[in-house]
Amino acid sequence: MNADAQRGAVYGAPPEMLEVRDDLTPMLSQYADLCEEHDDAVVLFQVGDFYEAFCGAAEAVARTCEVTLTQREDSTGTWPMAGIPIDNAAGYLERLLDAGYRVALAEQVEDAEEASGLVDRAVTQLITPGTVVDEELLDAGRATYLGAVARGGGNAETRDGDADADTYGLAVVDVSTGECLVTGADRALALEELERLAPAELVVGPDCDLPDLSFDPMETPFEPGAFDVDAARETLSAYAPRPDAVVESNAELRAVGAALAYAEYAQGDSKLEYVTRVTRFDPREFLQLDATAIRSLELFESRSARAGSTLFSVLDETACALGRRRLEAWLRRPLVDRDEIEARLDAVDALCDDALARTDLREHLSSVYDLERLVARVSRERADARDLRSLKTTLDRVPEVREALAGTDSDLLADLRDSLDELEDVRDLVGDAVVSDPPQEITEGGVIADGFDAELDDIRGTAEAGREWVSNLEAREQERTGIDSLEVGYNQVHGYYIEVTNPNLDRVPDDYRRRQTLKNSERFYTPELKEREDEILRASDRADALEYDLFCEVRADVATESARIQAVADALADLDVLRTLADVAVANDYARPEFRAGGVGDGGIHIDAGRHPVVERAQDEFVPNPADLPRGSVALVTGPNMSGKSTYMRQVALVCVLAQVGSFVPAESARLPVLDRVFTRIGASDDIAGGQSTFMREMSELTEILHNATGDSLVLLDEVGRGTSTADGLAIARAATEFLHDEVGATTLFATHYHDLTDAADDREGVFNHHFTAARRDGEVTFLHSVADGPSSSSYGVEVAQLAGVPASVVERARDLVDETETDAESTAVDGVAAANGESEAAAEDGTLAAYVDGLENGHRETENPNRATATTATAEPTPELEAVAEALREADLADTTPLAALNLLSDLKGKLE
Ligand SMILES: Nc1ncnc2c1ncn2[C@@H]1O[C@H](COP(=O)(O)OP(=O)(O)OP(=O)(O)O)[C@@H](O)[C@H]1O
Repeated sequence: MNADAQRGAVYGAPPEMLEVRDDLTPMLSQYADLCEEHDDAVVLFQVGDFYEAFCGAAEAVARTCEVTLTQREDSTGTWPMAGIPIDNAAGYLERLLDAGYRVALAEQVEDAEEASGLVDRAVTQLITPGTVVDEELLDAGRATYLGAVARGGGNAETRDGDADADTYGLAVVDVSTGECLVTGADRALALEELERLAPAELVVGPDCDLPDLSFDPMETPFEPGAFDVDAARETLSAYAPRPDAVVESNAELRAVGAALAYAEYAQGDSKLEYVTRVTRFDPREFLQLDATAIRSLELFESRSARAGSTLFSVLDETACALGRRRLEAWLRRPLVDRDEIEARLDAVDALCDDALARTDLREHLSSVYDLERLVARVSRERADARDLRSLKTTLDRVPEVREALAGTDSDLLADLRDSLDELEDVRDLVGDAVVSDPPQEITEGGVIADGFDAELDDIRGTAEAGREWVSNLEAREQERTGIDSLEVGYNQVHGYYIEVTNPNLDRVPDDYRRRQTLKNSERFYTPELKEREDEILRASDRADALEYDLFCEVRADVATESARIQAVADALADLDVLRTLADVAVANDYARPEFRAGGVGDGGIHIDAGRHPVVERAQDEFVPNPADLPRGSVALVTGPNMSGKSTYMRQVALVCVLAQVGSFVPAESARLPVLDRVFTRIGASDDIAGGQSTFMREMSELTEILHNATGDSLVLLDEVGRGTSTADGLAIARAATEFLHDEVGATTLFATHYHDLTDAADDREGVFNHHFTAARRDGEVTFLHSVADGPSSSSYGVEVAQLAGVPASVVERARDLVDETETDAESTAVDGVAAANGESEAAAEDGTLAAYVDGLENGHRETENPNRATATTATAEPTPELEAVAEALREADLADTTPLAALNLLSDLKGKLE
């Protein structure tokens, strides 16, 4: 919430008004009352064509919306005032929302002309980030959720009240479409789900203690009573006849009850008729992708130089808003049920094979309106005549969509086709009732078609006859008076008149009554003309009123079919996504992934010639790479900077995610297991807001993974341990690798610059090395971007620095330093390893990695005095044994020697000396 609002400077009745409350004008007094009643929002108060705010709120509105701050003066004082025009309020409202304000629209609920005295006003709508319904304020491609989080426990007739005290419930409502979801889990999982659904606004129940979230919802204080189990059950019962059958815990009941109660409050305390279904789901029914994974895999937001390119943007070939929102939902929640995945894949496959069906579907779906939001508007009595025609236009497409699917061969497509109710009754009703091109206003007539209502036709007939009589009047009067220039006309102020120019005034008959004098003529009426005019006006007024009533009736009739229309919207959304996935698969040469019960063979991930779906689109050439990861294996990926490690790891994960969405994948072929979760710990993510150091953040993400990964999970680790000293980092990386392999059994890809880590492959069968290659020619590096077996031998860091444009002198110096370090390392390795030998052995006995690394470190420390080493070697007489040792050392390729091999070598050498 906005800080000003929190300080109370903007919300609530202005204190300066309250001081003179009894003297305020009736209108300002009404304003102050409404502000008091709605002290959680900026009250925008309709005065004619404007929404006005006063005092502190006026200053906030003027500043935020960049409108002029004016003043209203009356006997009680001078009040700061700022207004926004009602006709284009959307843009201003958006600014207020963006600035963190909540807005209450206090509208005139009485016709100003009919009001005796002060016009009655009431707050008709609360506009907050999670409850907006205005098309202009909504993102067509994203669901806008209002969320509620609650904790279990408390009273319950059907459950043990305390048993679920640690369960968290989470519910979201999309007030613009009527979608309502509820779920429950332990705290960690519920929070993860909250991050995944990322509601724009959140009401939080008592006793819930939420950590900092990775997104930024508006947190709204709401009556704690709404979270009460009985109150929540009462609220839910209006939407589900057996509320306890919908939810599985008190926490869920509390959450969904409070979410619906708040949504009702925001919509002027009325039931949301268009919430026809409350859907409960278990987070474990979907592939779990937490906020970190969604972010680092760049599903929806790009964090790299390829600005704007995300998996969603690559896939988004949807033809309508329904499809766009559904695609997003599918990507956020890939499936884990193999049959469901296969059903989607079958459907995509069938559409891939049927180009004609795809083209037809795209064409028909592109003229489909946003049915979900339309229905919600119909239900909220906000739909105008054009909305109803849009509904009809959309329903007109339904038979064509069914037709396009007729030849396709897939169970899911057949089911969707069957669920496409053509809704002929609704279509005919709207078609018969509403003219094909109605005006925007529904109160000024011209909306209802002829022939729909006999009474209306009758009234219209009367008005028409009157108009006809008037239109013949001119000729009749010309003949009667002999004045050829006589004209009959009409204007808004005076109504019908007969106009006679001044020279002919002497021929005007006696029954003409003067109506208006102009410069060159006089205007008259006759009693009969007046009578006809009244008749026409009465008929038109009656017709307008009747039309409005008829329109409201039709709209209400349509609203009763909300659930059927929503079912059609649902099917159209699925079809648009399946069609999109097929289009993308064909256009980008994707292949159908294979799943087999329990995985294929070893149950691992096997991808031939896989590609990164986003990177491949951003550049001219992309080198495909295979992945062969048996279930539970750990692949250590080494290679120079920029060689493609991160891209590779992400592409493996994206292939798996896409496959579980039901999409084809960017690869020649893929045989995959059904994963339960994808974890990512990629890059050093900053968490300045969370107040954690980079390393701390990295470690908490690692903890999360080590605790929660299972044998069915895919884990991506990139550079774990980089945020601390090399020795600690390496130790942590190695220990984590061993734990993932030995204890968790998660399939893991671990990109690292710690070349020493690659030794982990030596003593564990399921750990193996991959590396990315680069070619070095004349000091220049070319990345081949292709993965190969085994560890990498060089890091090419200096060359990458050169590529990045680091000044030549710095590059040169760095190269010298590397050479020096390598030479030192070689000599130190000889002495140091000998010195450390005893301790390393002790470490090996101790069996811990940390002890091993400590041993090595101590070895290095003891050899820090170069003089001692030099002195020892300088005074030694070369004996044949020493010669042999020296020769063996000279031949040893240290760059390609693992610690184990080095120990073996040492032991050999020691043997020789002894
Ligand atoms: N398979 C590929 N084919 C073609 N280009 C690729 C491929 N993989 C990566 N690239 C290109 O190389 C760039 C660097 O890749 P990436 O970030 O994956 O390297 P990295 O090895 O993870 O680097 P670092 O160790 O510095 O994080 C990418 O932005 C992309 O443009």
